[in-house]
Amino acid sequence: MKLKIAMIGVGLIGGSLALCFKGKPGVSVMGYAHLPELKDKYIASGVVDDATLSLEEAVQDADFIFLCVPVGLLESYFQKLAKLPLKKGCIITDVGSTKASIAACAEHVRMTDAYFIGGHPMAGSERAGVDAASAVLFENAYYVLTPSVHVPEEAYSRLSELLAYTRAQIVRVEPLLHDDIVGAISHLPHVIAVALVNQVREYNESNPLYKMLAAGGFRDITRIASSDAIVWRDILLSNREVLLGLMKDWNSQMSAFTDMLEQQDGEGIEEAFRQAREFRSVLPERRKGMISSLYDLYTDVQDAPGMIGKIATELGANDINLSNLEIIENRVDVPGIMRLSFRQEEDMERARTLLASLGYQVWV
Ligand SMILES: NC(=O)C1=CN([C@@H]2O[C@H](COP(=O)(O)OP(=O)(O)OC[C@H]3O[C@@H](n4cnc5c(N)ncnc54)[C@H](O)[C@@H]3O)[C@@H](O)[C@H]2O)C=CC1
Ligand SMILES: O=C(O)C(=O)Cc1ccc(O)cc1
Repeated sequence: MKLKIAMIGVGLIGGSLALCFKGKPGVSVMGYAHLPELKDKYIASGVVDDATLSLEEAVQDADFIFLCVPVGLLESYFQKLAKLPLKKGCIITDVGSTKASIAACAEHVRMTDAYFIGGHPMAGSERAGVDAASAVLFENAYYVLTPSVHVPEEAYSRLSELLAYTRAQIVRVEPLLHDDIVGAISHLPHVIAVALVNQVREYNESNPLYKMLAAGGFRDITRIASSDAIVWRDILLSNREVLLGLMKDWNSQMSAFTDMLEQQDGEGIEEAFRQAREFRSVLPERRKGMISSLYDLYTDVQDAPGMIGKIATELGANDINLSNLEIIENRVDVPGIMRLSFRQEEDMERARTLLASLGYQVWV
């Protein structure tokens, strides 16, 4: 008997999970698409074994159902599943970035044949859609599970065993605590990044030098401001109470800096930087996950259109996993710079050696 996994929503996260499961012994992955063009796309992109426009068909006889849609849609899908015939013992899980609201919903909607275990793979990127899916997205990341007391250990173990295919590390956390912590380390930083980019965007309207000079550090700390608008609207609204508290604390942090500047308190500024550096230095090093960075490699490009294909082909032919590729034309003295981003340091190093051996000038 095949193990059937239904993916409801096959975007960055659903597609990446599907890639982790597809092709494993005895496993079949079925994608549910809410639009006809997406059904064809899911099949064509090869992340699922099959896809359907019928939710009922998608979940029929499924052993696992993964809800991988924006957080604002979770509750309605949960309600729909409660009305459909499900396989006895079926496990429903989600990947939403907030956990308290879906846990509360699962408490109210009791299912007879299925168990719900909330989940949150704490890895991702600013990209969206099935084209951004990757089989290695969750490697070494944490994967939070939030089972309620009603979930038998046997069901929790079954889900944990399946998730071993992601090579993520499972951690069990209470939903409310999850939302407090992830609010501070992920949701608030996204708000700050977006606000900062928009602040500079407004300055840029009166002087385009802002945009021209905004390379390096500004780009790095605002990468997450490019995240999907719908996904993030839902996350912020779902974690609204927590975020309102966090923003108060953020405003206090900003006020403290304002005071130090007004009073020309150099010692205070030094101390703030020292404390931040000390805490940052004990953060897990280069672990993939929230606000993880990419490994970037740069090369000069003389003839961008031809070069892009050539470089990407060379990397592909050598099995080097490229995560992103971009032409940055912010230098006046050269035609352009190509930024190649990798999720794995090893891929970046291999690309560096390969491109250098092919005569490209490369630097990190
Ligand atoms: N983006 C990230 O880095 C991470 C996101 N998450 C969570 O994962 C979930 C999915 O996010 P992503 O994969 O990033 O977004 P995405 O935009 O890449 O994927 C969302 C998927 O849901 C589908 N969808 C949209 N409306 C739908 C509807 N009405 N019915 C059925 N499917 C619908 C889309 O077609 C797409 O396939 C969200 O709940 C998010 O909070 C969790 C960890 C990381
Ligand atoms: O791109 C990044 O660094 C992220 O922070 C990705 C991310 C987004 C949402 C999540 O719930 C978890 C991870």
